[in-house]
Amino acid sequence: DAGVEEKAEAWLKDYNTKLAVRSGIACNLNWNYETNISNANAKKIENNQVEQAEWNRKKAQEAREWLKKKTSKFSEDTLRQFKLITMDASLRDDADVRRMSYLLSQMESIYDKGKVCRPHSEASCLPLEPDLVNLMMTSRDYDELLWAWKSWRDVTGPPIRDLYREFVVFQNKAAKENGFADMGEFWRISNFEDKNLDKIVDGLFDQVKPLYQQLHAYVRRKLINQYGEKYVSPTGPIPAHLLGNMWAQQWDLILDLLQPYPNVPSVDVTSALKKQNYTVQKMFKTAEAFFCSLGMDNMTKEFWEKSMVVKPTDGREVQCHASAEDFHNASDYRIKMCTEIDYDNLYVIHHEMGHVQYYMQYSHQPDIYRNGANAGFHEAVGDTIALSVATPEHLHKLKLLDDIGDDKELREKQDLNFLMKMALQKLAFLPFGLLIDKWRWDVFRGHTNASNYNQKWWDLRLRYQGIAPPVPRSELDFDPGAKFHVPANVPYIRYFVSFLIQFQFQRALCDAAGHTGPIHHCDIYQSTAAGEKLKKMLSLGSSRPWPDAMEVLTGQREIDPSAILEYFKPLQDFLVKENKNEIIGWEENSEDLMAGL
Ligand SMILES: CC(=O)N[C@@H](CC(=O)O)C(=O)NC[C@H](CC1(C(=O)N[C@@H](Cc2ccc(O)cc2)C(=O)O)CCCC1)C(=O)O
Ligand SMILES: [Zn+2]
Repeated sequence: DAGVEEKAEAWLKDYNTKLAVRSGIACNLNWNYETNISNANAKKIENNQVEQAEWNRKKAQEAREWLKKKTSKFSEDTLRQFKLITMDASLRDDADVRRMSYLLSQMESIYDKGKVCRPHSEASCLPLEPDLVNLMMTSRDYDELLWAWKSWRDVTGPPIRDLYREFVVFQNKAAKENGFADMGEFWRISNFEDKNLDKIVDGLFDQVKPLYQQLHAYVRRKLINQYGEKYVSPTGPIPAHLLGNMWAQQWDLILDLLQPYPNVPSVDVTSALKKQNYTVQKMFKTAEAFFCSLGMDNMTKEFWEKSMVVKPTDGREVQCHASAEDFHNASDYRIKMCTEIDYDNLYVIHHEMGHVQYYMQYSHQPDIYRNGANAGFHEAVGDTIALSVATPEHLHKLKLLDDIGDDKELREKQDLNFLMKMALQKLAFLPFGLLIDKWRWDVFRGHTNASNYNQKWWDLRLRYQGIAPPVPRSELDFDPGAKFHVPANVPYIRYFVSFLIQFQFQRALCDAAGHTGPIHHCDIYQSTAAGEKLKKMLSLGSSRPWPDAMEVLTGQREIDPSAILEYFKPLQDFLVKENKNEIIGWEENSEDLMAGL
């Protein structure tokens, strides 16, 4: 009948207006909890979630009704908005909403407040950030590293394990009440519009696996040099606590043990930051200046007023795990992080500010479209910019690195040191970025359950990462609980996707910036041409299926690992030569993996 399209558009306009207000309310309550962890603040979230769940379900049902009508009259855009609104997995019963909310806040609180105390001295109890993070990065003492690694898992594993088991029941109930097979399927559909994403990511990893195994063999050899064959087998997996990171997810923080040419002056930004008295504010302003040089936006007044960028000293318990928040009102954007003055934090600031740039670029969209084209896109924005910032060329522009001179021999060596640093951050991460949700998808499917949570976790850690626990593990432990995203219930495959597409994005932006030569030397700083191309893609939000957004930026319609492989080609040649006498790969079926190394 006449006007059905107009009525649909009016309904959507009203929906989006209300969704923006409701998103802002939810974000404020989350912010208040994360910056002042208390039961009272958790309760406020719980109460709001009860009301929000009911509204979500009602709107999803109305959207399904609209889609049953003669949709031939509806525009593509109207149909897409209704489709996205039906992607909801809210629980039906208030008591279930409350219980699931309680379980989540309890798990987060245990993780965020987690501290480990040195034996016989309750005084020095170390929180994860910055103390345990710094210990894992700086200690070269096998036993001290083991103490920190095991203690953190003792503090976060057993206490979270049973909460998580019950939490999963509610997660799957929520998915099934809304017609999804399980929560894993809902995550794949709502974050990537593709329930078969698990097949796609396996194929993508297969393309980068040979290069990862070369890096693994090289690192294993260097760790044998450092710790001896007593601790590190030349044919087996690497002990999980020796890689400079509490989860062995990135290995760049032990670069001093790993770089190809150690006595060539390397890219040590942290000491330069400290020598030049960088403040937290100056680190944020430096990141903002890069985005502005591309023609992107300044941070807003409210950003500077309301962000939490240092760990409070007034006794409040806060969630130090960095995050960016969009308050859905086109002016209030915030970053929360317990910033330290070092290179890794400078990188994180760019990552978080990348989220804020995306929020700002799509702020004109109807609220249902204020998301990344897919969840991996949102994670790739800041990282892509950081690929330019990390180059020796750019660090030299920032006066954070001395001039690298024009001695050809020296430049080659420094180039390999730089590529090794990037590989330890980006290549090393890929199997880890893949395995967290492979484990969780199987938990949601019921293939992994409370009787084998840890066995399945370490099977995946061995199979994909080639690392193993240094001490015996059992099902009384719950090692997935030691990684933020599991107790916080934040999906993770987005980072695996991001670590591939950010090189695709960088290749396209470098092309737009007129860069010639290898892309690992490309710095798009001050290229408004690159900025325009990036903004064009970002401004779409999730208004188009992600292949359309990928095409706008790169001309391609799929995730293409050739970009990361091209970036690291010089390093791959180096690694193959270095590894000529090494066994590539590791024993898969090490007898009883849980017995520890
Ligand atoms: C309201 C809300 O939830 N906002 C989202 C953003 C949004 O969705 O709008 C958000 O702020 N999420 C927090 C999360 C924080 C970090 C993270 O968790 N990183 C992963 C993976 C990784 C590891 C190394 C690396 O170089 C890059 C990524 C990890 O640390 O394992 C910690 C430091 C970096 C990013 C983030 O920013 O993604
Ligand atoms: Zn992120």
